[in-house]
Amino acid sequence: MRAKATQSVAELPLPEGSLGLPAVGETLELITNGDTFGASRRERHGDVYKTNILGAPTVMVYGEEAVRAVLAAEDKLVASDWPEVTSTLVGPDSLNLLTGPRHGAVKRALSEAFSDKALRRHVPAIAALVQEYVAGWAAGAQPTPGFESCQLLSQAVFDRVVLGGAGGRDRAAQLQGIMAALQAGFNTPPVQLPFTDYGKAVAARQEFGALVTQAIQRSRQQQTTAAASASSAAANPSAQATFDCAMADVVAAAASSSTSSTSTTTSAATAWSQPPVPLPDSLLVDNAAAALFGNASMGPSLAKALQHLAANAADGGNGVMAALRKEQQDIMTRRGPAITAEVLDDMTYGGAVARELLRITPAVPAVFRLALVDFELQGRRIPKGWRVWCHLGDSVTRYNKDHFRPERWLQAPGGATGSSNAANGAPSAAAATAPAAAAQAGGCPMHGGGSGGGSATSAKPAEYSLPFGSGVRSCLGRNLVMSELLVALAVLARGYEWEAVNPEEQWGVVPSPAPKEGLRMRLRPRA
Ligand code: HEM
Repeated sequence: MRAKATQSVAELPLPEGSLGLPAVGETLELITNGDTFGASRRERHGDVYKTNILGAPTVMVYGEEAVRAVLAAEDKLVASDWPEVTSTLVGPDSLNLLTGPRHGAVKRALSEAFSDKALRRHVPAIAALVQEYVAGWAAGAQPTPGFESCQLLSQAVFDRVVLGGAGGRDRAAQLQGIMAALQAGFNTPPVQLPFTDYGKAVAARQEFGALVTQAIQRSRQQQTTAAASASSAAANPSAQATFDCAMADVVAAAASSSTSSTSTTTSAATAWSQPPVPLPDSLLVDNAAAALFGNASMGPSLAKALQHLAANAADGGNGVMAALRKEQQDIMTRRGPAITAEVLDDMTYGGAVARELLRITPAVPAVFRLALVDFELQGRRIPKGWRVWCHLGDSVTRYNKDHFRPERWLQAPGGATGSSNAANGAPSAAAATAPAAAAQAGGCPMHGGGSGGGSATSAKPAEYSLPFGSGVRSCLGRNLVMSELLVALAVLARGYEWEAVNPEEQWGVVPSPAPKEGLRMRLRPRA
């Protein structure tokens, strides 16, 4: 099935569903029943239905095939749909707002710094931070606020890997504060005064811009120093890279793209930026802000690890924690105690756990598009100007009623890891190599038949999970996400045990997925 615009589209019926009351539509129901709003309507109307929320007629889309079809039609039938304030609070040159060939060229230029290959060298630094933070949680007063702690940890890793900072607690708290102010700025009238939420968000964006500018300047200084000492570097290896982060890679690519028409350099950066696209500092700052927004999903994903591993730790449970520990023990026997990229490669079971963490209670339940023209989807007309919400997994209709079962990824043909633990998302090597059974079941390598399990040949409908989206706008940070999750799993499984204060704690969905009581945990080192 493909989403298509045809001459006969005008004759097609609109999707089923209700536009609700005049003006407010069904917004109040979304706010009051956010956890079940989508599930009840999908049950009644199927995978494509209409509603009217947040001031606009909207089509809700579920199912891997339909979601992929819509997202594959980016810039043709649909366009990314962001509020106007995005330009100020993220940036006019952020990937979120760029479209068409320019979006593609900028994304290509930035992608290398976030590739699996580039991130591998940061794994020991990520591991050091995760070890330091988790040890701090265990040593501190109990219970520890799990959700907040995971958010801070994710900011520390962002600081270290993306901006080249030390990932200290003050910096993590600063980034978390900036992020909270920015998010608040999206949910408020854009009145820019010092005491309004919007005014504070604009100030937070400026504060973040200053941090990124410092990182850019350090990257340049480093390049200059490295160039000056190039001749002595071989004799003195300590003169080589000290400021090592994604931003430094991007700054190198920017320098290379601005000189590539005249330069004969054969640096790796030149290869990344073909065709060359200008990467001015303002664009780098805007996209660091886009990355900071993306990173806001990382804390919740780490928090899910704390919650689901605690729930599955007890003897007689489904053995997730025991299997993780056994895998870590085997890896340590072979490779020793250090956590490196090779260790992450070896985490077949850990990879399945990471995928399951991304599947269950997705941190990004849906992505938003605007219909550019009238088009057809599953025999229905999607009118021009309507919003289109593409849901990123069946699990979005099962919040708090799902089952954590990493084994579903091991049962999937091709195993849990696909290509080096890269989670399924955009059309990817893992998805492309999934066998025919997977393709028939929806193309998703996770098709164990829903929450209860089943097998590749199960007659139950396939379940889909696209945590990183699909198509040209799929997540830039997916490799960082997978590395961070795997490192966290390794650190936790090797050295800690913990339990939730409220093992039944639920997650809320609106305005964004978060545990309702902050996920308090009692955590201690393993004997
Ligand atoms: C668990 C964590 C994360 C999840 C679930 C997630 C999910 C997503 C999804 C679903 C999209 C697609 C948005 C769309 O189609 O409109 C996306 C885009 C994006 N993500 Fe992530 N993300 C995560 C972490 C990160 C991190 C850590 C970074 C940065 C280092 C990042 C940077 C981005 C950027 C820049 C985009 C925009 C890409 C574009 O428009 O081309 N994300 N992410």
